[in-house]
Amino acid sequence: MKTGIIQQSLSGFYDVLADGQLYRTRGRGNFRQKKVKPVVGDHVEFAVNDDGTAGYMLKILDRRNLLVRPPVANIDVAVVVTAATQPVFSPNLLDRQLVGLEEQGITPVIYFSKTDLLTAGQYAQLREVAAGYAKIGYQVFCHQAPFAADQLSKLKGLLVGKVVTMMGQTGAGKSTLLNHLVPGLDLATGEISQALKRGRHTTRKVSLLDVDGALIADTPGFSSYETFDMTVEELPMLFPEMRRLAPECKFRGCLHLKEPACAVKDALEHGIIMKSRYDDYVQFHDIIVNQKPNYKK
Ligand SMILES: Nc1nc2c(ncn2[C@@H]2O[C@H](COP(=O)(O)OP(=O)(O)OP(=O)(O)O)[C@@H](O)[C@H]2O)c(=O)[nH]1
Ligand SMILES: [Zn+2]
Repeated sequence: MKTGIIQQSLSGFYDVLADGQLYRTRGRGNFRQKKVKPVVGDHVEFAVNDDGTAGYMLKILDRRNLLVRPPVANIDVAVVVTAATQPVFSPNLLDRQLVGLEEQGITPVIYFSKTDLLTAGQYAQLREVAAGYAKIGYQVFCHQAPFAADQLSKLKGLLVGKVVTMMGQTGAGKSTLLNHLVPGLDLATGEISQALKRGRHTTRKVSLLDVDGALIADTPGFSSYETFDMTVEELPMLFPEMRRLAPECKFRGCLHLKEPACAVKDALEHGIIMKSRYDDYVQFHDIIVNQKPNYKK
């Protein structure tokens, strides 16, 4: 028996990466968790025949996280491709994505695209925002030439040994970034990509591409920005800058709203944490409260 990661699935077979080698395992037969559908990124146990070839998949190990679109499990890093313009940059949308990823235990990397379309003044402003996110602890890519070789190699360096997915709004530049990372991949971008989507009836199967030691999903992902399924107590834990300050608040379980002697509000007043982040926190808090009318605070 061996353990490995599913790299792609093909009608009943699963290609599993184990000890640097690919094994084509069978999904049916002895597979015991019939109700669980194996997905790319799953850590699985599989049988090995006497001649060294792969046999049946035996077991899916517990998942750390699971994305639905595209279906990938155990993601380490999501590159949040964020257009600096076209569509107009929304810190609120970025914060929604970051909170969603924090909740799933996925490390976000913020990658600004379309910075080449900004005026010098707009770019300077965006750099300030980027610095704010970097101060929180996020890796941020904000360069006037978004796909410059040094940016791409720095990104690749961060992703070595990780299971990675690209995320972001429609038109953000996910496919463009993937094409830059994986020359020869040739994903359709822009209008072509839209046209393909309209004409597409079956979902393409996702697979993990080995990009210089990183396993990157070849289908960009989407996450829902509307639903917040965490509790109001969990929410401030998903803002790293608040999570760090919380122990200094007077009250344990401080929600940093109206409580006295709150270290987060103090940091806000002193410009130590970003106002846009705090405002988004309050907005998300209100959304959660309104989603759960019976929820007792
Ligand atoms: N000038 C400029 N154009 C870009 C950049 N990134 C993407 N684009 C263009 O923006 C359009 C959308 O890019 P895509 O890569 O298709 O965006 P996507 O996020 O994959 O979009 P969907 O497939 O709709 O989700 C294309 O026409 C790209 O050529 C960039 O950094 N600068
Ligand atoms: Zn507080």
